[in-house]
Amino acid sequence: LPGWKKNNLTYRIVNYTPDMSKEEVDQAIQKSFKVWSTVTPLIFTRIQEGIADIMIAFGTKAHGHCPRYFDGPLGVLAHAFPPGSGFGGDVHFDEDEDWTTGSDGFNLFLVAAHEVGHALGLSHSNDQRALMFPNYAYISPSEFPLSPDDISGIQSIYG
Ligand SMILES: CC(C)C[C@H](C(=O)NO)C(=O)N[C@@H](CC(N)=O)C(=O)NCc1cccc(N)c1
Ligand SMILES: [Zn+2]
Repeated sequence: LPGWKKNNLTYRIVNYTPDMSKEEVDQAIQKSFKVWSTVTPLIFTRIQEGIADIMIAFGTKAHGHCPRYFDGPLGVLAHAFPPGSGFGGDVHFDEDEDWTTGSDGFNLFLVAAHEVGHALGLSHSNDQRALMFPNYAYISPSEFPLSPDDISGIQSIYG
């Protein structure tokens, strides 16, 4: 599985959803990176302008110059590109979803943690307990979202 060739990665939150406060979005995104940095040598640094390795944005249907389109409410919630230049590593959230800090709508932290897994090089898992399982399942924010499958997957790329 190809991964980033460096351990220091930058991210930038390019725009925000109106569903949550700016602080709540910042917190959810920061927490989603922390999930992966606790089990790898990766270090994530937020930048406020310019081009980051991982550009994070909200959009609907055809968004920016992204080659993949969103589909309105439900269905596809978000997508992320595997490590690389240009769109590589970027994470897009479908603004036609209801983004929340709780168990209603879709929990931004949980979806972001899944998408960051893709942005680091992970594909979907067929282990139902895995964060990288294709379908969203709410878990309480006090629970650590990674399963052994997720951890062995990420450590096979960033040992
Ligand atoms: C073919 C892909 C572009 C589908 C897309 C996805 O997997 N993005 O990473 C997606 O939004 N899948 C939905 C599938 C669905 N509507 O249930 C999903 O929940 N993915 C995000 C997610 C979030 C948290 C946990 C898990 N396991 C999955
Ligand atoms: Zn996915």
